[in-house]
Amino acid sequence: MARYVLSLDQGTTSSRAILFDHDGKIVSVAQKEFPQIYPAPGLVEHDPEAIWSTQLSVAQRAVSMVEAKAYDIAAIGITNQRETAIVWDKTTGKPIFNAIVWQSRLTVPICDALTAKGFDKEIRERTGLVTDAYFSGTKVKWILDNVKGAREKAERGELLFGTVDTFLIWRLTKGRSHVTDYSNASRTLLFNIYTKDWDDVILKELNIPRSMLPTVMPSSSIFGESDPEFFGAALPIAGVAGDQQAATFGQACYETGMAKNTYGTGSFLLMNTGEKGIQSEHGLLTTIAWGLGDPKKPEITYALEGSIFVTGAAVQWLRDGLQAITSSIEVESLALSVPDNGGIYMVPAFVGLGAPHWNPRARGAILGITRGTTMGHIARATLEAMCYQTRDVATAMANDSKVEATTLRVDGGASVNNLLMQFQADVLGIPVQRPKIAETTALGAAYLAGLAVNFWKSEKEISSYWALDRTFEPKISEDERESLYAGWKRAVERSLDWVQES
Ligand SMILES: Nc1ncnc2c1ncn2[C@@H]1O[C@H](COP(=O)(O)OP(=O)(O)O)[C@@H](O)[C@H]1O
Ligand SMILES: O=P(O)(O)OC[C@H](O)CO
Repeated sequence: MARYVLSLDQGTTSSRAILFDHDGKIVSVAQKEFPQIYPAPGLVEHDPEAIWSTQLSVAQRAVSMVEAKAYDIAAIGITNQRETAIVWDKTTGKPIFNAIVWQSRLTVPICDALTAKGFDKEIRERTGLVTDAYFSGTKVKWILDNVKGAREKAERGELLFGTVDTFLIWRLTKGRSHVTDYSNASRTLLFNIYTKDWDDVILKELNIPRSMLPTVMPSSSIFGESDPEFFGAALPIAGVAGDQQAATFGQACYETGMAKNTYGTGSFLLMNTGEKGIQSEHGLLTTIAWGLGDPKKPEITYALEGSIFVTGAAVQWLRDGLQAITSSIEVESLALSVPDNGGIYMVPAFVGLGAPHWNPRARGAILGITRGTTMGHIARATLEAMCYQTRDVATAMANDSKVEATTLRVDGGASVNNLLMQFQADVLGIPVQRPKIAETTALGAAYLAGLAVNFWKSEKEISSYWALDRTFEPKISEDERESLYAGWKRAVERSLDWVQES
């Protein structure tokens, strides 16, 4: 009997692989960072070969660490940084350009042109998304328009597009499966979340041939089998979801109104809105959380999402850019070296601002500096900014959904930071609940895969594995909370539209 599910978590800064046992407990973890490519200010790319090689090597390491054999593994689940676009040659399997990362501002001019002609409304109604360079569609258009010979090849059916899940599955199956799931498709800007199909009106507007696009499948289903070369025998790839949706699944947010926030490179607050895709009037996205059941008639669960582009990445900047710390974990003690923020606000709009502002020309700002300012204050302001940005999207979510959250479930790499979690509770004014397993993204993909192969039976069974590590209760007064937040709002105002050229 198989004992484990292998989850591959391909994130923005690192590739991770985790083996989970039947109780949803971690058996082994392997992780590797890979290089970020910054060709110009505001642009972010990855080498798809680095994505593939790090992901494969950590997967093999996680398996060999506990001497697991292929027959010990019931299925593979895949979860991934979303929106990042890869285009490759169908015959050679070689990408024709770097992966254009979700954070990249490369296609701001394309988005401006779409908005100028009023096409943003079509996009909103069909995809639930805003016309922002964040999403894959304009990145694919840019590649076809700018890489020599790409458009002709695409029109001859010789090129394939995929988000990172699709690329990994294509490589794992040695080109036998060109597929994605509903949650990833819903982030491309090319997918109609209501008809549940690629949208011909948008494809025509962006001039993207349908033949490049993967087949869309339920998030918990058999996407293909990994080639025996990789793990000693073929393994079913049985669960796929974008990382934020996978985390929502891993946090067992199965009821309408349940929400989670993940603190990684960016932060993403998602609320399950059930069978209804609620159109946001406050700068959030309507997206697909997951599609389950019969591939011909999938049951779609929708979500409202607040996408914050930079949270943990600002801590990385303290580490790599300012060299104020040598590892991310040190940010907490540095921030604790001062009693409060000393009047400092840091707006980490390094690649513009996402929800709810959608201001691609905003740039980072540190305000309130005096002669008394220390690196401790800047560290504190960096952590606080994660929490204020979360409050911005939580407020928008309450306004859209008419549901006032009573608690917030949290996860992600930075959620280990107790100071951060306490301030989050303080600034939201509600308790923050951190589960025992912070790796809920990988866990969610494992659950989706395990459900497809009957390793787990039901969402109810999975919910029973959710266990609380710690609750952070709000400790500051309403007056203090509102006065701190008012300062944040003034700081954000000053960062907007900083870049004047496109
Ligand atoms: N103790 C910490 N306090 C604050 N931020 C942290 C801490 N540990 C890690 N981080 C940040 O969390 C991010 C890594 O989280 P992770 O969930 O692995 O992200 P991703 O999936 O986006 O690669 C990094 O940006 C890192 O700077
Ligand atoms: O890689 P992460 O965890 O920062 O997640 C990135 C998101 O999927 C972008 O939408």
